[in-house]
Amino acid sequence: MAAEVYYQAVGTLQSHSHLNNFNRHQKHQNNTVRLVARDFISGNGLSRRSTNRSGRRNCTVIRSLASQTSVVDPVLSPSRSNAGDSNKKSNEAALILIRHGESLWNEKNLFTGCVDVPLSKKGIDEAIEAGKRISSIPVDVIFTSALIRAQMTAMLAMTQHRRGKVPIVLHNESERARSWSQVFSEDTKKQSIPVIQAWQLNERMYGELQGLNKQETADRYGKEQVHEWRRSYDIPPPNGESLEMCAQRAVAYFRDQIEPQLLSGKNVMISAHGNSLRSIIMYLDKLTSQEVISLELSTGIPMLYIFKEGRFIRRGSPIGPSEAGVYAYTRRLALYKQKLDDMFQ
Ligand SMILES: O=C(O)[C@@H](CO)OP(=O)(O)O
Repeated sequence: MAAEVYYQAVGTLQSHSHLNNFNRHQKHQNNTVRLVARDFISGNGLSRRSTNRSGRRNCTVIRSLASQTSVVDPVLSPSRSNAGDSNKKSNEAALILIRHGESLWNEKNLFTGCVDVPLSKKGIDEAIEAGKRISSIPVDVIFTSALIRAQMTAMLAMTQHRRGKVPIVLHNESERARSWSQVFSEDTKKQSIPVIQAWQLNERMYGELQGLNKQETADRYGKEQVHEWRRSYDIPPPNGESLEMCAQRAVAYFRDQIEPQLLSGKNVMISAHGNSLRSIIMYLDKLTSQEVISLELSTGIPMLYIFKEGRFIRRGSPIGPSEAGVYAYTRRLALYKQKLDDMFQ
């Protein structure tokens, strides 16, 4: 029954179609590209502050109880709809977003962007802890970025899942990779969760800031300038991506590849990065480009949405597998958990 920090999304998503920027980004991606994140706000992993014209920040975070059941109506039970394991059409699915655990460069306070750095010891613990928090929520398909810190986070989190399915990375990069990684047992497939890796979910490319210390960069170029590079919506860091550019590829991927999975009733987990997830949350919660500026995500904190009839409903961050409130969100989640409880009693 823990209280969830939950913010009110206002405004509508603006349309962003800067094709030139997108093409420029793709070029970066082909040449290299990988990325990272830093610790932000603790607790439920997400906060938002609004900034008024004079630049003063107003805290607009509101609180609501996780246990306040059902904005979402009850749906078909898992046994009837086969929820959590299903290919069947459904009008509801769970979506878990998770920013990777702390990386070795988060620990050193370095700009990381698309540099491919692994998790720190603390990040490994965070990923395991995150896994415990979502261990009774159904996951049918996992999307990660192409970067190791997001992949480690997803895999470590899934070691804690009570259902015990095995996450298996799909290799579609070549015909041979696809054919050599085939599974020839239907039963084994049913006990697996496909893991799809996509560069589009990578962290924003931080350009010439990658590898620089954040504090030293602020000392050198000024706090204001560095804040503008890090948090403005449409101003890129030198030779890097702005949040807007990152949003163009991350949101396009979400709409083209992930939404159809949710529409077909699949429960999805996305393990990605501070800025690629900020872009996706901007889309889900219809934040304006002004509102997203002050959206911050913590490392290793899972956030749950319910997708229902084409709408995304934010349900906060599950505290743990035994938290009653989370499973009261929808009847389907409650039944899924009940099934696990029965299986493992
Ligand atoms: O260094 C990075 O890649 C990101 C995330 O850690 O940093 P920032 O908080 O500046 O977006």
